[in-house]
Amino acid sequence: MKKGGGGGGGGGGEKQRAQRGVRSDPQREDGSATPVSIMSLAGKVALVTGGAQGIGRAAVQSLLKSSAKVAVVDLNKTVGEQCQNQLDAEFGEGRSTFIQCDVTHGDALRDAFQRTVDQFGRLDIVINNAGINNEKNWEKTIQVNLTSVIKGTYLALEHMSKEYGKEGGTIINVSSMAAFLHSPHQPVYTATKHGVIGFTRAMADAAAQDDYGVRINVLCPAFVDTPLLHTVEDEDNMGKFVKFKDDFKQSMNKFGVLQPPLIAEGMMRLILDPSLNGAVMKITCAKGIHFHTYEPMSA
Ligand SMILES: NC(=O)C1=CN([C@@H]2O[C@H](COP(=O)(O)OP(=O)(O)OC[C@H]3O[C@@H](n4cnc5c(N)ncnc54)[C@H](O)[C@@H]3O)[C@@H](O)[C@H]2O)C=CC1
Ligand SMILES: CC/C=C\C[C@H](O)/C=C/C=C\C=C\C=C\C(=O)[C@@H](O)C/C=C\CCC(=O)O
Repeated sequence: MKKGGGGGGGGGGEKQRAQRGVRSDPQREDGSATPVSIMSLAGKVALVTGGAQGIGRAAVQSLLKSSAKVAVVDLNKTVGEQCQNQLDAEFGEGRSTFIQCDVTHGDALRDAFQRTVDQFGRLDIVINNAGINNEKNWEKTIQVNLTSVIKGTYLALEHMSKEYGKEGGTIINVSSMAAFLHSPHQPVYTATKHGVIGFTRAMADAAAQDDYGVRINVLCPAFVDTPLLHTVEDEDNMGKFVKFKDDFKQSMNKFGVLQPPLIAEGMMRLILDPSLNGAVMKITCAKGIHFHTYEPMSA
């Protein structure tokens, strides 16, 4: 399996940014800009769903390295507690907290947000990352990958938006390159990832027009080397679509497999670049971190 994952890529020209609903990059008088990789999140608090492993875990690591405090919200108690122990050892106790929560349980998710604010005093960054790949229990896939992203976005706004008297913040919703390159083996997963893009772009427009003070962006990784990726082999996950697993594996070999830290780098760029709202970030082996541009709406 080809590994890859170049970095690089940026926001394109002014016209492209306009198409993406993105304001021009803020720059100093001399045209320089602070590299996002060294900007600090000291004093900021983040909440990451599905943060105990995979892409979410990499995002948690990057957030803590940037001096943020982080709530790791995850269904998996065992992995979550292991994650907490590792984070305490690396970053010191009190910098992060594991909250076991099934994001499909609305009251539990609301409680996880409140516990985060109660413990750390504020909320500035929310990454709706938790996701599954199950074409057998496809209703569950919709609940986790789309419904809970919508719920997580609305809960984030309750704690960050000026419409609720809060101080602002930023939200990242996690989609997938499956929304740009569909294939027969995961039709409902693909539908949820399309939905995350549409919902996020619409919410970003609402946030801008109604001055929420919150930037909302979507991230579309290609194949990433995590446990989720290997579920395509399982009939328990794929049902009758498991017959297409070889097509999927051919795509993986053709397009390459990314590593979670590069996805976390893309997330940090979305968090730290104040010009980005409504952006659709794509991360692939071929082009690294880059943005999707949409043709202007025509009558
Ligand atoms: N791995 C890949 O190739 C790609 C993944 N993505 C997306 O990235 C996100 C993260 O995926 P991975 O890190 O690869 O998966 P993963 O399976 O490694 O990690 C997902 C985490 O979410 C948690 N989770 C699952 N259901 C949950 C629920 N109901 N409530 C709370 N937590 C729950 C799991 O316990 C796990 O810790 C997902 O939205 C996925 O669709 C997007 C593109 C590519
Ligand atoms: C069980 C699997 C779970 C997650 C895997 C992931 O969510 C699905 C990814 C599906 C497709 C990935 C496509 C990757 C495409 C590329 O790497 C591009 O470089 C080339 C392909 C098309 C470009 C189209 C575009 O950029 O609009």
